[in-house]
Amino acid sequence: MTHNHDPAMLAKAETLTEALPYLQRYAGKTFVVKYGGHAMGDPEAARDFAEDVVLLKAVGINPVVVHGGGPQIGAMLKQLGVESSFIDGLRVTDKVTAEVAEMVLSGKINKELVGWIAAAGGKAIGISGKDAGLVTATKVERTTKDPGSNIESVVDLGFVGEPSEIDASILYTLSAAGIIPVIAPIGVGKDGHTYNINADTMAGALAAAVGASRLFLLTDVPGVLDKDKNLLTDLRPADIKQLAQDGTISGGMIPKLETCVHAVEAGCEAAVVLDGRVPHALLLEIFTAQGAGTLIRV
Ligand SMILES: Nc1ncnc2c1ncn2[C@@H]1O[C@H](COP(=O)(O)OP(=O)(O)O)[C@@H](O)[C@H]1O
Ligand SMILES: CC(=O)N[C@@H](CCC(=O)OP(=O)(O)O)C(=O)O
Repeated sequence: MTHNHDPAMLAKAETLTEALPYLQRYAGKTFVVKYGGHAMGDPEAARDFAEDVVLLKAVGINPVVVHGGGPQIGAMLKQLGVESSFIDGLRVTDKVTAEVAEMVLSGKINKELVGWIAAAGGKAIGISGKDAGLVTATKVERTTKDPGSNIESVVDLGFVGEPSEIDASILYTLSAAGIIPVIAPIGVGKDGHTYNINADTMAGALAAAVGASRLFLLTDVPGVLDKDKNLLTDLRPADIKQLAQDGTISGGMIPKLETCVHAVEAGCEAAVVLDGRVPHALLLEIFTAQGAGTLIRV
């Protein structure tokens, strides 16, 4: 009998044994994974992402996928000649913009992701917050103060919503049936209107509602960077407050980290901001010792 001491083969076996403690620790847990519109740029990345999600399900983890699509909504609005603007990272959403956002998110991106998961050998069902009463949205209220004055004025963002009630039963039903839920960040109000919800906010609210042990936010940067562009690997809520105050974080990173803080304060063990453009970033983060990206915990 011959023994195989081929170093390449041994390295493969080591990768698998390195994953063993994580496989044991995470079996049966729920992970909410948010796939940002910037991260899903190329089809190769989407294919890798879908494979990772299917692998999680295959090893007994319950992934719940929430996707974004900001750049894709922007491109469609441009094609249609509709102007778009953002306030505090949120898209001002009139009636036409809400219709386009729902078409792109629920119609295009959601089904594309479901298709990639099917191609990777998994079963997914694509829904939005509207389905089975998953997310009831209420209108986001924002106020601003004019520079140099203390007078607050109301900013009308239109049909921008935030989740106010969540009935997660459909997610448990799907997960228990071996199906991966893929969720578009759209909700319906008690008024019957369609609301456009920031995808990070949606993912954080769902992570809290299902008692997820991990929230992963896949974006287009290696994680949270300091002023010298070095990766910050570990952050606590107090550090994030400081980074926001001293201007280290700005733009879309502010709502993203607010979401992480809410999720960990609601009982999620950890939230991770990581680079969705890196092939198999999710697997490397979950199943290897070095991890990737920025880990946020209380
Ligand atoms: N300190 C920081 N570290 C990393 N990214 C930052 C930081 N401050 C601001 N950003 C910005 O946040 C962006 C990620 O947020 P966003 O554009 O909303 O991503 P997504 O579409 O994936 O949700 C990055 O592309 C970067 O431009
Ligand atoms: C209210 C609001 O801003 N909604 C977002 C929803 C999509 C999203 O959040 O996508 P990303 O994660 O790719 O940025 C929008 O219209 O762009």
